[in-house]
Amino acid sequence: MNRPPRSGPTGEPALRTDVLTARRIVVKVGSSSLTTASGGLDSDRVDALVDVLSRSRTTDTEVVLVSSGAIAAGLAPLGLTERPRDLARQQAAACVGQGLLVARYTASFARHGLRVGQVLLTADDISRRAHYRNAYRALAQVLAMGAVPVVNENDTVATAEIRFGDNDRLAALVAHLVRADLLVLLSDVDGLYDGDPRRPGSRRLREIRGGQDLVGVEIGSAGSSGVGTGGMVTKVEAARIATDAGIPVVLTAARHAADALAGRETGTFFHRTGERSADHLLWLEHASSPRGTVRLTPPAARAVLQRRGPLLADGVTHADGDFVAGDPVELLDENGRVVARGLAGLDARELPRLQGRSTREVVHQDDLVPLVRPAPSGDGAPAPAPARVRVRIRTAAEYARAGTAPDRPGD
Ligand SMILES: Nc1ncnc2c1ncn2[C@@H]1O[C@H](COP(=O)(O)OP(=O)(O)O)[C@@H](O)[C@H]1O
Ligand SMILES: N[C@@H](CCC(=O)OP(=O)(O)O)C(=O)O
Repeated sequence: MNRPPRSGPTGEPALRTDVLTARRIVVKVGSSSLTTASGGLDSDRVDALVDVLSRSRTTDTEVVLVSSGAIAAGLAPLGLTERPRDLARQQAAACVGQGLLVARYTASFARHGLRVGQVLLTADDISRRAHYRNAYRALAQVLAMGAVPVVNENDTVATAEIRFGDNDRLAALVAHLVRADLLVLLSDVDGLYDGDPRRPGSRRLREIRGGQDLVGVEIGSAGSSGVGTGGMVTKVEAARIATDAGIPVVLTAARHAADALAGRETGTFFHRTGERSADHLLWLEHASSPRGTVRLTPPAARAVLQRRGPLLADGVTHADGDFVAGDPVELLDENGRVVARGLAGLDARELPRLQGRSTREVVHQDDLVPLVRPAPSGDGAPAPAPARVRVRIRTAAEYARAGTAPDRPGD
């Protein structure tokens, strides 16, 4: 956006223009930056963060806070000494902890005369177009009325299938949802390192301009806090989602939040790599777990890839799964390769009598996101999209199936 930079401190080199010009910022803070060593919320750290964010508000910058910490905050009150591995007790901890977390933010922002509004989201809620619009409207209105939205995943109702699984990715998707100019990821580590930051010799990477800068970087799982979930893996994935959608990202330690928001050279800066994309399609691609598959005829697969129109039932040869209208589905070519994701316009049980013959719409054109690109030569074979454009982020359920997930809720 072409806005005049906010005034920054003078005489300092290398202020980040993208930060100074940002008027709407999503800030995500991890559990490890909000809790004490013995567990429970650390009021001093919450207040320190809120002081920084409140200063941004007075410089006319809107802030959306995505805050983890519900499960961590609920541990001690429930007599738990460590983060439970089972979903039911994580949900119980989140039930107790989310209230405490928001109460703490409410009191802390009130010191600056600011109100907070709690927003709890599940991936399922917002991968549907209508829900997506509702979420946008609510967040935009909270901001317009001068309050600070405090967003978290709705841990108490999110099952493995419908959860984001980590707040880093949630924050990237929220940044896209609210059309933020900047995403700031605050953690217990002051940036992305080329290897384990605890290992002597590891170097902080100051700037990432695209996937090529990540080659050879050891991106590891959660640190030693015992309350963080995704580690660097989910932060780098979140940065990819945001930068692909045209939103630059600063990743740094919570204690450097003031410097980060003043545009000073701290942490790792991920430059934008793409353009803003059509609204809910990013959600469809990154936030949704498919509920079924639909196999297409070759002409239908080509039409879908070129986004030439809706997918009609006469282009379908087979469907699997128990999806209903509005559910995300994967669209496969005749070889079984996933070529797109879409929101089903009808129920799976309706398809057998329609497929191959009817012109009923199976997926609306606006609800389709191609995952591979059509070959420029026109030989019919889809060419893979450049990695920069299509980074497939695994859902929590996929992580769990692959057995590679760090300790995260829902596993
Ligand atoms: N290449 C890397 N650079 C920086 N940190 C890394 C890297 N690989 C793994 N990590 C770990 O990721 C941790 C941050 O993730 P996490 O514990 O999930 O924090 P949060 O609660 O802020 O989300 C760091 O404490 C660090 O130990
Ligand atoms: N929704 C969960 C947080 C999940 C999460 O991603 O945690 P973190 O890695 O600390 O950002 C909670 O509030 O406890």
